[in-house]
Amino acid sequence: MIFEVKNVDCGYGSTRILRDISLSIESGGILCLLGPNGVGKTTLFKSMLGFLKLKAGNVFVNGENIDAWSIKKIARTIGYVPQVHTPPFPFTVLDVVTMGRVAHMGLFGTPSQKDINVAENALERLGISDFRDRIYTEISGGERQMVLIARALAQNPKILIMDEPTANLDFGNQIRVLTQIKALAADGMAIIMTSHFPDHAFLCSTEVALLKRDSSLIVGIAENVVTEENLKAAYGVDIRIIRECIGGNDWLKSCVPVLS
Ligand SMILES: Nc1ncnc2c1ncn2[C@@H]1O[C@H](COP(=O)(O)OP(=O)(O)OP(=O)(O)O)[C@@H](O)[C@H]1O
Repeated sequence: MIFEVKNVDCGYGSTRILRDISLSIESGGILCLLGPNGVGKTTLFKSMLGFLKLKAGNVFVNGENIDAWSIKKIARTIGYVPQVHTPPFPFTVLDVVTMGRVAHMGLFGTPSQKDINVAENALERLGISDFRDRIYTEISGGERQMVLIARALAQNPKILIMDEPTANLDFGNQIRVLTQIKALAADGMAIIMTSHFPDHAFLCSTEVALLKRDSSLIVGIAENVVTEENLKAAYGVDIRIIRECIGGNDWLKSCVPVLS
């Protein structure tokens, strides 16, 4: 499975937010999209998923242009974890996660026992089965984030697009989610995620795309993209990359801001 974004322009109305964006990810890969607030990461995601009409370029899955695909076919193939939202109705957590099965349901759109089992397994996998019967609108932002990730797992897509999956999460849950993301990729999923923490690129990405304000994109492995120079150019602040040898040729790397 290969997911490719080729020469895409996207934006709203007559405003182009991003121009000539190209990137790709294969099964087992994790592409971490970094960039400052308002640069266009969510806009790119919505455009890749067909929620926003592309202004130029194309999106391909295994060489097939998804422009002609039905919404159901897109949803069976590509999962999306949006930034946390509050739905208008007080569904239970299990209901919200079961909604991830919609693209797999039959003509009448009623969840089967299998759909419910898949949803329960997704909650279990993330260690949040205790929330099963809680009302989604009455749990915390971080808990909702975990539920949205469970919903995407229940959807069982081949490609998973995650918009700031660790936003709102405490330190432990951030690590749990990053560990899950690595496990999903190891199972063969292709994952694209955004993060406001360049360290996450060191922790779990196979590739990084750093988006700058001028729409230019630096793509490559974390080692080459997450550098002090590139972070300064993208975020306008001084950052040191600290390296710690953890044995043999294995290094831990971390970004530390230099406050003036
Ligand atoms: N519905 C909309 N209509 C018009 N402009 C929009 C709309 N949504 C977002 N924008 C603008 O598009 C630009 C990119 O926004 P976007 O949400 O894609 O950025 P982002 O990189 O995801 O930001 P953040 O890191 O803060 O989530 C911003 O200038 C934003 O104000």
